[in-house]
Amino acid sequence: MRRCPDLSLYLVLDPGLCAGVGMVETARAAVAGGATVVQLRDKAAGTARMIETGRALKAALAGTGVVLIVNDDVEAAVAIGADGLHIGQGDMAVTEARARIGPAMVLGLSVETPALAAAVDPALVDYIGAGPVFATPSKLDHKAPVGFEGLAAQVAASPVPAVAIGGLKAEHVAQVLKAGAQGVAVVSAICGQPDPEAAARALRDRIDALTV
Ligand SMILES: Cc1ncc(COP(=O)(O)OP(=O)(O)O)c(N)n1
Ligand SMILES: Cc1nc(C(=O)O)sc1CCOP(=O)(O)O
Ligand SMILES: [Mg+2]
Repeated sequence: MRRCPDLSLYLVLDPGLCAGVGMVETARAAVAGGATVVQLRDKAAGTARMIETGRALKAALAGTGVVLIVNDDVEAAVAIGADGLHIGQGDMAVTEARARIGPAMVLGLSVETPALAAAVDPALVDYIGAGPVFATPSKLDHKAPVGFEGLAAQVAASPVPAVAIGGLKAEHVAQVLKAGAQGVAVVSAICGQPDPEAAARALRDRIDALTV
């Protein structure tokens, strides 16, 4: 049976922002600081490079309990033996994604409106990435920002748990959780920070103060 992972602190890796430290070391640091999910997102990589990086990430995360999700590339996700795949509305049909990854892997789907959230099939999809809450330079083609009210509407409409994304920093954790999301997904709040472990811990501490 599939299970939704602990979405509370969801790191989305960006190779450009992680350039100084590297994606694997950034993931290690984020996990030490309390990340619960790591997503490999490299929009410029082909499948071979995704597999190479994904295998290194899988080795780094082994034994930590932290879940490895692969963005977009279903072939890489399966080859890596990742815990899951994340797709957006334009990437591929959820029916096809589920058929390709099988029943055991986690499937995440991006939604940008309450109507898209309401249309999610919980038999196929395990969680939604809800947003974007704010505009962000980390995804140049993001949809219109929805703010915390829009986030709450997406969460309320969804039959599966949500992780919020888009311009989120530690000071936004309380409003994200108040909107009903199970966690925060971040790129630049961790990737490229001078101390990624401390950056992750700052998020973790706010989450724990509100949920533990
Ligand atoms: C957790 C999470 N939420 C949303 C996204 C965005 O996915 P998508 O809309 O497919 O855009 P790209 O990331 O592929 O550019 C995500 N990756 N993760
Ligand atoms: C990968 C991604 N997806 C988004 C969406 O709205 O679906 S926003 C985004 C990037 C989020 O980066 P940061 O935490 O640096 O703002
Ligand atoms: Mg995508």
